Amino acid sequence: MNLMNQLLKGVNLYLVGMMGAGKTTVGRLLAKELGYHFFDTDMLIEQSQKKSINEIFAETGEAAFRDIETAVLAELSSCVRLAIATGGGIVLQRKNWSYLRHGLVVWLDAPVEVLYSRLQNDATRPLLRETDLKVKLQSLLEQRQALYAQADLHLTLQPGETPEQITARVIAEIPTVLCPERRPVTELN
Ligand SMILES: Nc1ncnc2c1ncn2[C@@H]1O[C@H](COP(=O)(O)OP(=O)(O)OP(=O)(O)O)[C@@H](O)[C@H]1O
Ligand SMILES: O=C(O)C1=C[C@@H](O)[C@@H](O)[C@H](O)C1
Ligand SMILES: [Mg+2]
Repeated sequence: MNLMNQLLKGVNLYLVGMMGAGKTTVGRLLAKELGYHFFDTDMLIEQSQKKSINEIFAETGEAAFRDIETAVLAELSSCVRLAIATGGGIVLQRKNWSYLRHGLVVWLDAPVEVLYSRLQNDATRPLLRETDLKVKLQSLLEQRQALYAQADLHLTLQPGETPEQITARVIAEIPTVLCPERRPVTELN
């Protein structure tokens, strides 16, 4: 067992952030690096419902989607040694935080310009079916920023930073939130 695994003790990693931030891409790499299993809440929802996220939104609405998302998160949280890419809206439900808090929450914070360039030709995200994609992304980020900021780790992504570099940065920053001696004294009791 390497040092990082000894430190993590099987604690799950939850990646949060806006659509297109790279949660799925980086989550897979993190799992590989740490010898963890990778799961993606969006993919599990699609598999369990046998429908695409677009179909779930269209047929049952966003509220029903959010309930399924919470149920999937609850199941995952009962396991260990997982790297989990969450849906962009997972932070919206207060209840979800009781599950996210079982693990370490990492916010991948990419600039709106970067999100825009990645998502402009993507039709799989129902909340982005707006005429002005950049304005929609900006407004979603403004609504959610304070919630994403509740993460244990905040990574401000640089344009051009590769998934491998981001993964290495997440791993390098894990000790800053897991080692008691690195936490401010006020948090120790
Ligand atoms: N660091 C990166 N550099 C370049 N392209 C990236 C990077 N990270 C992700 N991508 C690309 O951006 C797109 C979106 O990435 P990804 O699906 O991982 O985002 P996500 O955060 O999981 O989005 P969602 O919340 O919608 O599931 C993909 O096409 C992916 O290949
Ligand atoms: O940001 C959001 O609210 C969403 C992000 C995606 O990952 C999916 O979970 C779905 O399209 C909703
Ligand atoms: Mg994803």
